[in-house]
Amino acid sequence: MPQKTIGVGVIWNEQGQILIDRRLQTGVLGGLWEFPGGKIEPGETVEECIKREIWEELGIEIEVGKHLITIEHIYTHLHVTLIVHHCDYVSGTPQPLECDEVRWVTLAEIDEFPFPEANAQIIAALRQNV
Ligand SMILES: Nc1nc2c([nH]c(=O)n2[C@H]2C[C@H](O)[C@@H](COP(=O)(O)OP(=O)(O)OP(=O)(O)O)O2)c(=O)[nH]1
Ligand SMILES: [Mg+2]
Repeated sequence: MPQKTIGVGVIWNEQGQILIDRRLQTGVLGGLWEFPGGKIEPGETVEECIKREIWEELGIEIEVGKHLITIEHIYTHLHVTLIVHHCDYVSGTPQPLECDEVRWVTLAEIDEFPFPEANAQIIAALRQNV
């Protein structure tokens, strides 16, 4: 089974909201919501990966902060390692450059959005730490 290591950002704004994006309908886990991020490239730190992915996917500047949690999850087709960091929004308007939709949501609202299975642990960690 293939394995992917993914840098993931939980991006906070000054109103205490978190940025989530909706994956394209086509492909794996299509139409589900996620925290922005992507595959760590060779020679890159996780912080560099998260900053780059968020610029590429959403066109915004962020500052990567402290580590929240690392999750190992096995889907039917894939083993993923999600390395999740808190991030602070800095500038720019989030644009759905590589996804269907982007939204700022509160932690109280987040259960209304369907996420991949692995994200339950991220959301639980957020609830414990905030
Ligand atoms: N970015 C992100 N990925 C997540 C989350 N939850 C979760 O299970 N994943 C999984 C889905 C994907 O298999 C993988 C993210 O990889 P990716 O965005 O680089 O790749 P992808 O599947 O969209 O496709 P590709 O770029 O390899 O073609 O991690 C999440 O909250 N954010
Ligand atoms: Mg991605």
